[in-house]
Amino acid sequence: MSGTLVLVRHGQSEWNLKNLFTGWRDVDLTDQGHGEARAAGQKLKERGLKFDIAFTSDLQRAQKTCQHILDAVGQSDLETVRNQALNERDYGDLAGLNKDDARDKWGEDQVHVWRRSYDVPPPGGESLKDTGARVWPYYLHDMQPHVLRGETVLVAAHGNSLRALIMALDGLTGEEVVKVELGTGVPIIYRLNADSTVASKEILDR
Ligand SMILES: O=C(O)[C@@H](CO)OP(=O)(O)O
Repeated sequence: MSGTLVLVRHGQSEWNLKNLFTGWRDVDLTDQGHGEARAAGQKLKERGLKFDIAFTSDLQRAQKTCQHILDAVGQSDLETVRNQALNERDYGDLAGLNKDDARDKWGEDQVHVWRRSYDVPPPGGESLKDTGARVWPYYLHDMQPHVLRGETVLVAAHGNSLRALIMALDGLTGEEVVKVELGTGVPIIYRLNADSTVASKEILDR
C-alpha cells in the first residue's frame, strides 16, 4: 500500500443552481455550496485525514472548496497547487445555456450524449476524452508521485475533470463512464497500491 488520494467535486455553484452549462466560466459557490464544502471538510476531519499537499483548478468554485476543506481539517496554510489542467471540461458553445432549454432545442438524447458520453464533444468544446487528455498526464506527472511516496493528496476539482480521472483510475470503458455522476462536495477516498493500482475506494456520501 502507498498513499491516499482524496477527490472532491466543488460545492454547488451559482450556475449549478441556475441549471446552466458552466465549463470554464468562473462562477462562485452558492451559500449551499460553501456549506457542502465545509461539510466535506468536516467528514474528512472525522476520518482523521491530514493532507501533505492539495491540488485544485484555476477556477474559484474549486479553489474555495479546497480552502474550506483545508480550514476544516486545521490545515489552512497547506501548500496548494492550482492548475488549469484540472479545470472543468470546456463546454464550448453550450456554456451559459440553460440545460432544459438545450434539451428543448436539440433533444434529450443529444444533450445527454454531449454531457456524459466519452468521445462526443459539445459544439466548440471538449469531449470527456479531450478533458482526460489533459487531466491524466497532469495526474501522472504532478500528483501520483506524491501518492506513491505515501502521502495524502487532496484534489478539489470539477464533475467532468474528476470523471476523467476516475475513468482512468477505475479502468472504466467509454460506455461505463457514461453512468458516473459525482455529487457536489462528496469526498471520494482512494488508497493506492505501491504499483499505482487502486487498493480501495470509498465514497463519503451524504
Ligand atoms: O455545467 C458544467 O460545467 C457541468 C458541471 O456542473 O455540467 P454537467 O453535469 O452537465 O456536465
